[in-house]
Amino acid sequence: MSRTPVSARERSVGTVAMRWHGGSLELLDQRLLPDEEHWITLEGASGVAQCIREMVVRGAPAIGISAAYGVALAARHAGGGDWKAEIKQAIRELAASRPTAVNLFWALQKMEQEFAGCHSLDEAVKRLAKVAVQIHEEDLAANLAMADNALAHMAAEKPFSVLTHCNTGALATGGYGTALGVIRRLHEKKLLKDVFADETRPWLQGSRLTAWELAQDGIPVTLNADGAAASILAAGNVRWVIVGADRITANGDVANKIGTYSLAVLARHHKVGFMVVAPSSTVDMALASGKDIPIEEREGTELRQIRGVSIAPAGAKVFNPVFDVTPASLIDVIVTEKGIVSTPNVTGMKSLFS
Ligand SMILES: CSC[C@H]1O[C@H](OP(=O)(O)O)[C@H](O)[C@@H]1O
Repeated sequence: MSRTPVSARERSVGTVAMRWHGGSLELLDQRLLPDEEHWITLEGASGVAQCIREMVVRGAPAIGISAAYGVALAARHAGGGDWKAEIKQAIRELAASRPTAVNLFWALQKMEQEFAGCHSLDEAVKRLAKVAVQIHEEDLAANLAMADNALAHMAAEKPFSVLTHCNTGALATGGYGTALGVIRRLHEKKLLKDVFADETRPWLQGSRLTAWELAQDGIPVTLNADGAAASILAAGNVRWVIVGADRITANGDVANKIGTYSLAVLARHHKVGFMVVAPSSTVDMALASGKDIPIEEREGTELRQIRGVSIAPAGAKVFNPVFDVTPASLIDVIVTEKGIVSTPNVTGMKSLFS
């Protein structure tokens, strides 16, 4: 996998996590941010699956979009023998990359449905590339619509402060962002006083990615330790906690980055609004509740080291679930591009997703 430095001009069009070139996909290596901006060029599904697994690209929608491009690359570079078997294998490899974000499986299902209608390799190359681009473009459009829906719901007239967790911006999506898209829109409308960004241990999506994205856009951001969120909410300066999601079940339970559940408990205790912002590709109506969501556990080195520097004994036992489940009862509103679900429950979810 080669690396191409990003040019100043390309960066000027706004933060993006990926660039599609038809025969190749470039991914911004998010493991190296904020210090280095390097792009990795992929020409096959195996490389894309590895980049998802190793979090070169991460974020529920971005994972789904990248996987869709991975399937399109599998067709584009198929050997011409049993091309159908090659594409099916590509889908299997991509599906095995990470378990929690349902966007991955939603995108692969759309690609599989399109593939089923292809009767020649040439047709598959054209149709799969078209659907992958469509998935990308629809995600960006969804983010812009969610920002509108969230601001309409908040109906704010004066600037206020928010707190967010992990990274839910352009780096995690097809562009603009989910929760961070709402924050971008609040800033655009001059309704944003400050953004408290949890550093989000152990992978540091907040300090490395969210603080970087907001600085790129000149949006005020205050980085805080995860453990400081309680005192920040207790001080009464935050009106909303706004987060993303990796999977939302039929009753409104939400899987999101580890630490989200404790934020929801704190928000309810301190009477601060708790908003989840996610496109409908994150909704999994096939699962009745959050207890059914597969929670990814990652390597212990993610807690024992930072960039190869030990911060714990080499043999320390580690428990590293990278998502948790927030019950619907602690969520004030779920914002999607199709509309909002206030005090989410089965009935409310069915009203939008039946
Ligand atoms: C809009 S991104 C959704 C979600 O994805 C992140 O997880 P990860 O960085 O491990 O892929 C985080 O949970 C975000 O809230």
